[in-house]
Amino acid sequence: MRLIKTKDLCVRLGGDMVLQSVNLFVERGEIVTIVGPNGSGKSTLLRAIIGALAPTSGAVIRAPGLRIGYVPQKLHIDPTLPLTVTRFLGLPRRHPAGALRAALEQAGLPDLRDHQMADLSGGQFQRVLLARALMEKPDLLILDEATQGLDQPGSAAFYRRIEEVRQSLGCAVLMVSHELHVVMSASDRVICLNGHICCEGRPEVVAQAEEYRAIFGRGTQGALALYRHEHNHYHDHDPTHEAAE
Ligand SMILES: Nc1ncnc2c1ncn2[C@@H]1O[C@H](COP(=O)(O)OP(=O)(O)OP(=O)(O)O)[C@@H](O)[C@H]1O
Repeated sequence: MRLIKTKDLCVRLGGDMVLQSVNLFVERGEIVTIVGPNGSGKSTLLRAIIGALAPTSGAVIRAPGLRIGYVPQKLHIDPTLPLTVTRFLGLPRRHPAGALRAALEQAGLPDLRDHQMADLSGGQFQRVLLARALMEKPDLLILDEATQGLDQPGSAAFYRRIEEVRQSLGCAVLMVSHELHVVMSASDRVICLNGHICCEGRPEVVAQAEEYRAIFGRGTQGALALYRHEHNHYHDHDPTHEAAE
């Protein structure tokens, strides 16, 4: 069953067409990863999907009653602001203590309810954001580069937790990540975005994905080229086009 679908989604920001005719869908229980260079519209796409941004044209179609949990790329909380984990998790509405404990546990944290948000480590902070996204028992969990700033073991542990959450809640996951070496093995599908969808496919091991490297560069020693790449169009800016096709 499709939880969410975008239909010819276009978003213009500040005079630029940031997203052009994006058509994607997420099915119940699957993990879909969006990859793309900086500024390719990944966060914009997620913001349009959660309804924080209105499409310029096209549509986002959600299954009736769909519950979405969203973990943002960054959240700045002024360190001088006294804000406990309990109060943070109670925004915008309060939950019973048992539900808070359960969400923290699901996010892989001990009971940090009385801690100040400002005192948490980077990894703990991200997991509190995850706990908050899990509070409403989402059908679809959306993560926007949720491991930014975490070290490699921290981010690998975070993605393992996401996989566990997916299995225990049965939710689908739509995420943006640059850490393909970590996430590719856990993704059912990968969508490559560069203003439009360049290509998508399963994360099968393809050591020589020339098309992908033409967009993302060759500095990844193959770690980023882990999925089947199906180009059906030409990139004007793609100097290696002939070699890639
Ligand atoms: N509010 C805005 N007004 C004008 N332009 C914007 C606005 N928000 C984003 N943009 C522009 O839209 C483009 C896409 O931004 P977006 O944050 O979606 O990219 P991204 O793929 O998530 O990038 P990154 O990987 O760096 O996080 C960028 O060129 C950005 O400057």
